[in-house]
Amino acid sequence: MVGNGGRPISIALLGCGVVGSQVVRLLTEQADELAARVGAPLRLVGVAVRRPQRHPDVPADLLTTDAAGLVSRDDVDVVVELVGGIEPVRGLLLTALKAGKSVVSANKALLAEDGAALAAAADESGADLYYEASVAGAIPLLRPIQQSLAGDRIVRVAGIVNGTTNFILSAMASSGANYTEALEEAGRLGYAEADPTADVDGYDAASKAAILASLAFHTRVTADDVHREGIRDVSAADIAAAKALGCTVKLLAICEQVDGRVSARVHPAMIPRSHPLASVSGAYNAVFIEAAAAGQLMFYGQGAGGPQTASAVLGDLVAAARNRVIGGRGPRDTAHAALPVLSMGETHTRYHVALDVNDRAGVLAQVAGVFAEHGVSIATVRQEGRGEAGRDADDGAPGPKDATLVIVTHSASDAALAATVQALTGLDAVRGVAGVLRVEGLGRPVTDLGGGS
Ligand SMILES: NC(=O)C1=CN([C@@H]2O[C@H](COP(=O)(O)OP(=O)(O)OC[C@H]3O[C@@H](n4cnc5c(N)ncnc54)[C@H](O)[C@@H]3O)[C@@H](O)[C@H]2O)C=CC1
Ligand SMILES: N[C@@H](CC=O)C(=O)O
Ligand code: NA
Repeated sequence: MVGNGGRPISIALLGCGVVGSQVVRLLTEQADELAARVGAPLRLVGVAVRRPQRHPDVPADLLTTDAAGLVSRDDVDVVVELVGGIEPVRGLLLTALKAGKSVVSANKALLAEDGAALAAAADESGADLYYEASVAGAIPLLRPIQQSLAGDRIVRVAGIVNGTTNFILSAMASSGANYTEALEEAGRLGYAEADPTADVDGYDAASKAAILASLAFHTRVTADDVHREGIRDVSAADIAAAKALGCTVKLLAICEQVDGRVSARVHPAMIPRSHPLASVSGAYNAVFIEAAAAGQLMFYGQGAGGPQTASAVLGDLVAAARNRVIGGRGPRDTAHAALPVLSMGETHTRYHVALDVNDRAGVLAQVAGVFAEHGVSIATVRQEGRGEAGRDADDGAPGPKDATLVIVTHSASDAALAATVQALTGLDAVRGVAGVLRVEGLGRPVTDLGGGS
C-alpha cells in the first residue's frame, strides 16, 4: 500500500524558544484543522530542550534533554529543528535524514554552510528537507522560487531579508533612535539571533542570500561566497547624508546572474525614498524577484518574530506530513547549473562618496581627475561649504576653509571604486573620507537594485 494509511504523523521538536514555543502552541490550538488538512493527526512525541524546567507550558512527559535519542526514535516521522547554529544540529539532522525522517528547519546558518550535505542525505533516503522559515520569516518565498517559478529563469533576487537590522535602521531614521537601544529592543521582541552580531554584522542576511541564490539559480552558493558588510558602521551622518539626497539607508541582499556567474552580496546601501523598499520598515522584509518570463514579482511580510516564523514552519510541516500520508516526497533541491561565483571586486554598482576637503581653487578638478584616472564616472557633485577654517598641518595656523564634496558615481566596479577612494586619501586637499555608501535602485526597474548607470 502506498502511503501510511492515515496513521498519525509523529513529530520531534528540537528547541523550544521564540519560534519553537509558537510551533507547539499552533500544533495544539489547531490540531483538528491540521489533521483535516494533512489527512492524519500530527502528534508531537518529544521536545528536546536544554533546561526542561523553563518550559512549564509543554507537557512534562514530552520534554527531554536527549536530542540525539529523540531524533533516533523509530516512531519519529518528521524532525522540526528550531535550535539554530551549526553543531550539534548538523549531526542531529544528518542522522534523522539518513534514517529517512523528514526535516523542517529555520536554520539559515546551517543551510547556508552545509545545505548540500543535508540535501544529499535527504535525496539518499527519500526524505523531505524543508526550510521556508529560514529566509524572510513568514513570507512564502522559497516555495515560490522552487515550485511556482521552476519553469522560468530567475535573473535577480534582491531585497531586505533581516528584520533586526531593518528594525534598527528604521528606528535610527525615523526617530533618531540610538543604535544600541534599538538593538536591545529587537532582542526583546524576539527578532534578533541568539548572538545578535549575526544580525548586525550581516552574517544572517548573507546566509539567507546564499540560500536564495542557490535556489533561484539552481547552483550551490555558501555563506562564504557572499560579500558581507553589516550595519555597525552606518552612522547618524550616513543617514542624514542619505536624507539630503532623498534616500534612505537599508541593509540589502542582492543575488544576480551576471554573464553565467553568480553574484551574491549583503551591504548597507542608499536607496531613493520613492523606491518600494524604502517604505519597508521595522521587522518587515521585502524581496523582489525578476524572472525572464514572469517579469517582476514582490514578496512582502514579517521577516522575524515567533508566531510569524512559526507560520512558515507549520506550512513546511503540513507539506512534509502530507507527503508521508500519500507516500511520496516533495521536489528536491537542484544545483545542476553549478555556476562560478563573481567576486565583489568585479561587481558593478553606484556609490555615494563624501569627502572632507580644503575649500580652495582646483580641488574639485583634482578630485575629479582621480575618479577619471580609475575609470569611475561621476554622475553628480555637490559641495557643502562648512565655512570653518581648518588647521595647517605644519604650524597649526588657520588653513583654507573646509568643505564637504558629495559625489554620486555612475555604475563602477567595486575594485575601481576602492582604488579611487584609496588614491583620494593621498591628495593633500582631501582631509578625510567622511563616508562611502553604495547607492542602489536609482532610475531602474524595482528589482534592479544595482548596476545602473
Ligand atoms: N526568531 C526569529 O524571528 C526567527 C528565527 N529563525 C531561526 O529559528 C531558529 C530558532 O530561533 P529562536 O527560536 O529565535 O531561538 P531561541 O534562542 O529563542 O530558541 C532556541 C532554543 O533552542 C534551545 N537549544 C539550544 N541548544 C539546544 C540543544 N542542543 N538541544 C535542544 N535545545 C537546544 C535553546 O535553549 C532555546 O530554547 C534559529 O535557527 C533562528 O535563526 C528564523 C527566522 C526567524
Ligand atoms: N534574526 C533574524 C530572524 C529571522 O530570520 C532577523 O532579524 O531577520
Ligand atoms: Na520564508
